[in-house]
Amino acid sequence: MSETVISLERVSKPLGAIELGPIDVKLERGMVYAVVGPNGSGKSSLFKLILGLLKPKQGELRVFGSDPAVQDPALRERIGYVSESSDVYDDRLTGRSWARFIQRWYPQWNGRLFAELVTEMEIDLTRQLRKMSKGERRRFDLAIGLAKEPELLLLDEPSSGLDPLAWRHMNDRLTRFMSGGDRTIVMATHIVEEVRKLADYIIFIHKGKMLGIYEKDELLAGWKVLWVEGLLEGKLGSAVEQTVEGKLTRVVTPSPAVTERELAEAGGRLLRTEALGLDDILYYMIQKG
Ligand SMILES: Nc1ncnc2c1ncn2[C@@H]1O[C@H](COP(=O)(O)OP(=O)(O)OP(=O)(O)O)[C@@H](O)[C@H]1O
Repeated sequence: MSETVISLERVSKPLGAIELGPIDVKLERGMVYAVVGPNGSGKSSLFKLILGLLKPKQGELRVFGSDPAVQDPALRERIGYVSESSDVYDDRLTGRSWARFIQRWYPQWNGRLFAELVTEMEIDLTRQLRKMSKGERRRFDLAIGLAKEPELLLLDEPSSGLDPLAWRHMNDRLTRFMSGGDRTIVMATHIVEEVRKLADYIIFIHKGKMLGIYEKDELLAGWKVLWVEGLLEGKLGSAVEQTVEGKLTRVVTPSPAVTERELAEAGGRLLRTEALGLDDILYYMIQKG
């Protein structure tokens, strides 16, 4: 039976020019959720709410059934967070000193896994954190996040600063992290490949508003571009965009089966169908409101 790990009921929080929410959503154990949205749409702020670093103005937020704003250590040790910008209070510490310090707060710390990650991702633990390159620091933060073996892992732009090799290691490790079926990842990302490889669900957010939560395969299979011969008279009802490109008409649709029926009724000839990328899907969703 599915178990809710994070629940937001009518949660809202003013953020300067925009208001985050009201958001209603329940996230289940064993799933990977990708939070996708343009810059400034409120992804990091959503993480801060889940971590209890920000308090909702309204609504009820629960993580493992508790209010994260209470900052209960028993709740904190169940959650790992890899932020977008590294925020260790003393970055003159070496990687090794920081790892020694942090592991005291996480009873399920996996030293063997940490050592493997350090070797695999070529992290120099003798280096001060502030002297690590951006990529090395990112790899270090990810290694720390994974070695905590949290039940819930929050990743803010996990691939930012990673080269392709480190990115592959990270993806493999995150897949392994999820293999037991009892952990949950929520990650903010712009990277389509990352979503394709890892996510089960996609949460779209724009200007603080949640546009929806979608099962990944259904979403990616749903949105299509249909290339049609010649011009069409009038717009097909289910199309979100219909443009003429040379001798063809390009039709974007979230419901290809319906659009194909409409096209047949209009006497149009379908030449080919293409999948739509995540960025494009987000763009059209924002257009549709
Ligand atoms: N504590 C705060 N007080 C006021 N405004 C805030 C606060 N934190 C964030 N904001 C504003 O809220 C908006 C959302 O910011 P947030 O960092 O959550 O977005 P994001 O989706 O993570 O963006 P990015 O993709 O650029 O990282 C931005 O306009 C930001 O300036």
